Amino acid sequence: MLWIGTSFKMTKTRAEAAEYAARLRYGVGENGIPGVQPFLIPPATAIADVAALLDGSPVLVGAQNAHWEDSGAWTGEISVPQVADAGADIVEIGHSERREHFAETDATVALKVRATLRHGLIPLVCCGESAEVFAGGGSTEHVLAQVGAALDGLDDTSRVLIAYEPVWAIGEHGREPRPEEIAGVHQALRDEWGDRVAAVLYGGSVNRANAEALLRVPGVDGLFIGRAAWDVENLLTILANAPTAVTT
Ligand SMILES: O=C[C@H](O)COP(=O)(O)O
Repeated sequence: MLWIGTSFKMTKTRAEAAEYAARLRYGVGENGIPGVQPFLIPPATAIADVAALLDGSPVLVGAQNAHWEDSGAWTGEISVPQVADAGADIVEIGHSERREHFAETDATVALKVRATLRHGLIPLVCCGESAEVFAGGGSTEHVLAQVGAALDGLDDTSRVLIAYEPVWAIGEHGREPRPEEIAGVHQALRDEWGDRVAAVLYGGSVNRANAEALLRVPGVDGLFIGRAAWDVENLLTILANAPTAVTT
């Protein structure tokens, strides 16, 4: 199964997210795309609207973050039961933007993975090295350490999604990777975790032009897309072309 989806990050109003979700539902169709699991991760304000619009469709809905405690005096936070109540199936954890700007650490990532699994949701665990680590040749070691910290000690990680998102490739300051630049980390993730997790996705400057080549990298089981997918037609094109990309 190829997992392909987007996070809106801090973009889109509720109305914009709803319009997007409705178009995505129509474009994906009620039976979906064979071999592809689409997902959409809106801002927290739009989870309930988007989940209602996609209810019964093949598209899964996620939250961009959730706290590890179920409830309590954690002003500004939202718990896993709360995002589940809003209709989320997936919880994104440890994105590099949260690690950089919101003090997310390997320890908090591990707590959030456990909370997500405890409540029956799907953790989407993000990992990825900085430009400095990449330049120094330490990418694989860094990423395996991050994933190990997030998942080691868990009996069952079969519902977990890993997203390898090199920091140097993400966002408007990132650059598109050449497939061979991400191949080593993906091979290592497949060797170490391939039998124990649901899928390993690639994310960072994915777009309509490079999606198929990135999907063909061994060890890539899907794509986690930011900017390019905020136009729903781009995501629909990438979803539609994905099955052929991996069979040709
Ligand atoms: O969550 C998605 C990733 O951070 C990738 O973002 P991007 O496709 O805009 O580089």
